[in-house]
Amino acid sequence: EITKEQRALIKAILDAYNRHQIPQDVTKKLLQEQYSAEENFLLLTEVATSQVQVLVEFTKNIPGFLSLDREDQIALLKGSAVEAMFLRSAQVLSKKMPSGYTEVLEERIRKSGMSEEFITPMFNFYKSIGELHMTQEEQALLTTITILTPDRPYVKSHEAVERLQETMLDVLRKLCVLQHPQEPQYFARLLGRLTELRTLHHYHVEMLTSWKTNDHKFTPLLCEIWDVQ
Ligand SMILES: CC(C)c1onc(-c2c(Cl)cccc2Cl)c1COc1ccc(-c2ccc3c(C(=O)O)c[nH]c3c2)cc1
Repeated sequence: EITKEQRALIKAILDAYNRHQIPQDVTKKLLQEQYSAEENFLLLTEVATSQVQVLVEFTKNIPGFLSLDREDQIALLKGSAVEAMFLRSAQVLSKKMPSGYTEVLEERIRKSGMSEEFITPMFNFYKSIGELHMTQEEQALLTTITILTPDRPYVKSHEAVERLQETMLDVLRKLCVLQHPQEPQYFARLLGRLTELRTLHHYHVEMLTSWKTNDHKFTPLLCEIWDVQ
């Protein structure tokens, strides 16, 4: 059964997840500007930078996160940013929006100068997330669990992070049983997406390198969080 504390935890995480969004003017630009590989890359860079800022604010609201060692907080953010953004963009792309925003975002990602070998696994992932029809709580908790992955590079207090992640995994497991009673494997399927995220993370490192070789510029925030340049 979900305890009172666990309900409070779900509420805190869901509120934080919904409170921090990319500003309208950033997402609107994505709809207005013309198409070209350069323009698409620039717009995606702007959206990614804005999304990182949103992610930092969300992470600060994860109960227990701020009591972790300061350097570990940075290590967790750097280690999980790409995966959290894959999850977030997946959730956006699986929503059909009246403005045709989803199609535009997908088109700009497809035509942003990344090689075909990354496009296929990326959009397979987007499809597999869409098929899960996750609730808002599940999306927020899965993102939280991704952020609280103890085995990121340079994390010192592994156990402290593991304890926090286990608390969130326990809540998510109970929530899946409650919200998908006819699908006993649903929780396992969600965790399977986390494994797929790790693979995409490795692809992403190569994507950055190929963009760099083609002299694409990133923002200072992205350079810092992704150790680029
Ligand atoms: C530097 C650039 C070129 C880059 O490098 N790798 C990736 C990249 C790619 Cl191409 C795919 C996956 C992950 C990453 Cl980091 C990207 C672009 O990353 C993003 C990040 C985040 C969104 C994103 C999030 C939320 C929302 C949203 C809402 O919440 O309402 C509405 N519109 C959204 C858009 C899109 C693209």
